[in-house]
Amino acid sequence: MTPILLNCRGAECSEYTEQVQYVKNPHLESMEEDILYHFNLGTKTHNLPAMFGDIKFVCVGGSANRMRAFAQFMHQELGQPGHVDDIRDICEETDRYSMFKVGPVLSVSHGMGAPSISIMLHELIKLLYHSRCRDVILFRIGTSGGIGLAPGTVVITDKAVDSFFRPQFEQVVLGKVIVRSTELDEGLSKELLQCSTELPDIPTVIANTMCTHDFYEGQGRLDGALCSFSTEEKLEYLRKAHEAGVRNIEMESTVFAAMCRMCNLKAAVICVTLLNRFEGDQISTHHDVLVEYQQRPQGLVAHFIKKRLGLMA
Ligand SMILES: O=P(O)(O)O[C@H]1O[C@H](CO)[C@@H](O)[C@H]1O
Ligand SMILES: O=c1cc[nH]c(=O)[nH]1
Repeated sequence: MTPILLNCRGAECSEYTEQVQYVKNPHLESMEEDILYHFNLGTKTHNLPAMFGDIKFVCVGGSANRMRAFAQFMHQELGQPGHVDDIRDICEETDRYSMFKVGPVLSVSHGMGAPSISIMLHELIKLLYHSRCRDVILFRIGTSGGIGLAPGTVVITDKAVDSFFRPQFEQVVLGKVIVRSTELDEGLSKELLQCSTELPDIPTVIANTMCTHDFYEGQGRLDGALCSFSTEEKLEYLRKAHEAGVRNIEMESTVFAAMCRMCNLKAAVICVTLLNRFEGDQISTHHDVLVEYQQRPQGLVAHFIKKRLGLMA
């Protein structure tokens, strides 16, 4: 293991200790420079330990605007100095992802689907490694389609499963399929569930989350440009998913869980359901209600972070 700095706050640290390795790539050590291309950051152009060394919580979600709003919310919740409007997008030079830092919290967008979040996570995990961060917890805060749940219910993922209800993520590497476990941290999920009981109006469950590679046919929707199955076949599939303990469907949880697990990062997936898929496919709920639903995972994670930082009365 590479020695890293104790009490990391950038390059000024002087004590060394063994660190849990966040990266698993022997080639990295021999690289003179590492360019995190999609973030427009690099080890030669930026002092990453000084910029990010104090990060303890990373929250990721699909949309750039949601992750900006989350950063602004955390700014208020943590009583940070300065004005919320001054929180700038660290990746503003590129429009691939957005990144906002508020004290020990990093908020990053990942786009939609496994390839998009996977690229972001490679660079994010290297960012944490180059910044010499320690004891970091990652959260995916997102939206999903519910299976047999009232819309607005927050699902903390127990197992992230694929479209065959298997707790695994398959990646093709050099023409071969590599299978990785998607097991998440049980203690962290339980701690989040406990947090939900301390907040009003956040109906929350722990259940399995199905991750698909498509929003339409891949999630059994009848309303895409293509549809190759009947209403009865759709409902049969959703019933099977329900029997397998699945209560929501989204598009990033398996690769998120697999990569965090491989890289020794504690992680949780917290997604609100926007609709009950037994009742329909279209998301027709009023925009204001959807905005309030999306804030529920944010409120839960903010509460968790404040508790961990000892900021609760
Ligand atoms: O709410 P976010 O984080 O964007 O995630 C969900 O929403 C998108 C589909 O609308 C997919 O990326 C799905 O995983
Ligand atoms: O039904 C839904 C809603 C949000 N995100 C999804 O992936 N599916």
